[in-house]
Amino acid sequence: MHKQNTLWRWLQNICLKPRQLTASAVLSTSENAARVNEKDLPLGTSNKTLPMSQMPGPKGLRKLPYLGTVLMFKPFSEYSPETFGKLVSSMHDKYGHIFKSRLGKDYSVHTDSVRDVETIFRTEGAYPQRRLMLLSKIYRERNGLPPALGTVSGPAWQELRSALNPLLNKPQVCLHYLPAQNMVADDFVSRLDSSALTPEGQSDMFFKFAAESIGVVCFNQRLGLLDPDADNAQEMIELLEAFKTTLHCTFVAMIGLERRYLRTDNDPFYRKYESAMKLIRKRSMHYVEKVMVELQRQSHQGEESSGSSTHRLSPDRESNLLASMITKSNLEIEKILAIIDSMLIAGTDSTARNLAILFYNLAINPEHQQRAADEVLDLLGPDKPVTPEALAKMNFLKSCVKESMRLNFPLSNGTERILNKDTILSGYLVPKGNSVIMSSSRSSLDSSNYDNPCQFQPDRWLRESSDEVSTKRLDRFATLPFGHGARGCIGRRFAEMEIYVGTAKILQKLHISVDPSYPGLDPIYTPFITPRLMIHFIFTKRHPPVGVSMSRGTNT
Ligand code: HEM
Repeated sequence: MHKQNTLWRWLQNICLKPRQLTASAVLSTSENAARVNEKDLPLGTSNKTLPMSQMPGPKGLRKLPYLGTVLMFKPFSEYSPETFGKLVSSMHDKYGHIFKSRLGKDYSVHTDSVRDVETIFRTEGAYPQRRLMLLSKIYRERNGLPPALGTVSGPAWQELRSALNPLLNKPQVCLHYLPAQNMVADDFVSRLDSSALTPEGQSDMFFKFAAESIGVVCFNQRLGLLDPDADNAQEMIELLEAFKTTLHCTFVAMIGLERRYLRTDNDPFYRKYESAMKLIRKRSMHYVEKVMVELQRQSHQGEESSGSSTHRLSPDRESNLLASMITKSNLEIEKILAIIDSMLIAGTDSTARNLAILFYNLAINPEHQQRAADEVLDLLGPDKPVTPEALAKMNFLKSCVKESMRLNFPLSNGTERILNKDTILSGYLVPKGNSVIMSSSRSSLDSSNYDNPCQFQPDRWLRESSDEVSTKRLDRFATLPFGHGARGCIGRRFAEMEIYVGTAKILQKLHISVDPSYPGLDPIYTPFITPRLMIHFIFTKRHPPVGVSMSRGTNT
């Protein structure tokens, strides 16, 4: 009887229409989150501010927790989790700049308003929050491991992040890896310069390039993923498979398609994820131990030669991320391994996918490809490595990278924040604790933000030529492929460097085109942008034009 009453109350609660409220009564009412006190109302609240209960969104059964989410997807609609971005965009078409929909138990607010995005980031506070990666969190708890960046919020997140920020945000740390990145990129070029590769083989090569590149950063040594004859080739194939498994499981869990792992560690899906994570950990431990032994050896040598017991890193070691984490941060080894896990997993698929999409955009825009290649050849000639000085001058190439991520946004929607305070978004009062997903993939293609938004126009990012292609002032909040603020992508500098060096090295040697029968990207998201059909690139030798000299632009 008690159960029936509870169920009845629950149904009434969910099915009854929200009370129609006057604008002023609204201000003390919230839907689905903490109560709002008038004295705590955010700045800008007025009689016109509406409560979240009046925010448009799906109605009827589609409003219900869990069921509402299921009904958004196939077979009840034409959309699948991989085309979530298209679903959200169609809902914006129907409901406007802001709407709410069920994502699991709770509501999610979606906004494509650039001003809302700015408001969210300006008010996110010291501990910005996203939804946590539950699968990874549970794995870590079950194995007694400390949290990773994606599995914690608040002070525990800040402890990890603030140990890493000074190490990763120093330009010299990035540049420390430039020689190694050149070597990785050279191997990438030789592997792609082979007509024998199928589209699957090419896609695999992008993945290996990204994993090797971030591996070099994490362990300060080559892993051998691009070397088919390496002694450890089998080990590396297994490691790569483990990366792919963890990424796939993370995506599947993120969209809620698997839930049994929450209850039992005997679930086959969970076991698959756990054994992949354990393999990555075993390999990471192996590399970390090697660095620790080397540091100890250096430390003994230092003591012997100077007679002092103070351990100091050589200038080279100062920029070595792993050595710095071990010797300079106060992090225990388990926390360092947790950071490495996050970097390896977050930094592989993301870079691989976006690099392939950039190559595609350069292939179908040959005049821009030629201009980028001319810039590279002008700075490096046909053989030289990318130097810090050359990198600083590759403005057109950098614009191509920005433009590619604007035109084909890396994520299906954009960054998410769980609001840390009551916030007014597009005239609605959204209470603290609600999730807001920013529809950056949509604002990136909005003609009120960009002229000719569906065209690949790298010039819009160059100060010198932007006036010719754009009448609009570029708004930094209109496209944020790496998120923003204190919780923005920590690997951004590395990702960009890998993409610049990988692309420069390819353009130096090869011309990129796409098989004429390729139907086009029609992207899906898993969770990063993925072409529906693997791209079939055709790489041919590039013959550098004689005496080309480029006028170089400056990035906006
Ligand atoms: C093109 C490549 C990449 C893209 C588009 C990308 C994008 C993103 C985005 C949108 C976020 C969320 C930001 C926010 O909430 O404001 C993020 C977070 C993160 N990214 Fe990246 N990322 C890329 C490459 C990398 C690389 C190479 C690494 C390796 C270091 C990395 C490590 C991380 C980590 C650890 C986080 C979580 C940060 C935190 O919660 O504090 N990413 N990335």
